[in-house]
Amino acid sequence: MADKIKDAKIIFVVGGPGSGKGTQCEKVVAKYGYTHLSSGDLLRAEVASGSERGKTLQAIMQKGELVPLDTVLDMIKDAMIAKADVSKGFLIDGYPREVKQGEEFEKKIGAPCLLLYIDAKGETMVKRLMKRGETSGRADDNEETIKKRLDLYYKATEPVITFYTSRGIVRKIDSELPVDEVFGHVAKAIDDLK
Ligand SMILES: Nc1nc2c(ncn2[C@@H]2O[C@H](COP(=O)(O)OP(=O)(O)OP(=O)(O)O)[C@@H](O)[C@H]2O)c(=O)[nH]1
Ligand SMILES: Nc1ccn([C@@H]2O[C@H](COP(=O)(O)OP(=O)(O)O)[C@@H](O)[C@H]2O)c(=O)n1
Ligand SMILES: [Mg+2]
Repeated sequence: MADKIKDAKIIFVVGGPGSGKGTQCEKVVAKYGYTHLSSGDLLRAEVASGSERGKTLQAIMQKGELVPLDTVLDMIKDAMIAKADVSKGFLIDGYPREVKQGEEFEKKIGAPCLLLYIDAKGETMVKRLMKRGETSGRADDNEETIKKRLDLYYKATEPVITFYTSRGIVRKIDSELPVDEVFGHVAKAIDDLK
């Protein structure tokens, strides 16, 4: 496994709930052909399958809390293995959520070459999520859960950015701009890898 994905680029995409991680990842896939793995989407797929594990996950996600580290990491790892032969690079969206998640990822899979820090103001994120909630059908796109996700982001996930900043791989992207301008900065960060 470690061998198989040794040469693939690994990019962490980190930012608050509703900051625009998924939106930017979609555009990266279109331009660069990278493999997009959203940890939230993987978890939601497990919930949708109706499995026992999915039921446990649903309760946690509904509350805006973090699911156990091993659960998410195993899902990401399986998804990476499945694509290892064809992938030029991996966008790991919504992970790590806490420093420990990053450390375990590196032990079991490998080191990221870049962390895209998608940055928007708290009030912007809440506004976007309330709007998305009108149509997303996501059980966690409601005012109460959004607030909890945001609190947890500031408490647990921002330290992740500090941690990788000290390693010199963080590119902070202003996500208050229109989507295409934000993407211009994202693309620049990726082009600078080469
Ligand atoms: N104006 C503006 N809206 C954006 C931008 N990026 C995303 N949005 C909107 O904000 C909402 C959230 O964007 P997502 O890409 O789903 O955000 P996310 O970071 O993946 O959010 P989670 O899945 O909750 O982690 C969507 O409804 C987007 O249309 C942006 O750069 N500018
Ligand atoms: N690495 C992860 C990713 C998501 N999750 C859970 O899945 C939910 C949705 O994640 P997401 O990345 O789609 O959305 P945001 O919370 O970033 O808006 C989170 O609120 C957590 O409950 C997690 O526990 N660990
Ligand atoms: Mg998302």
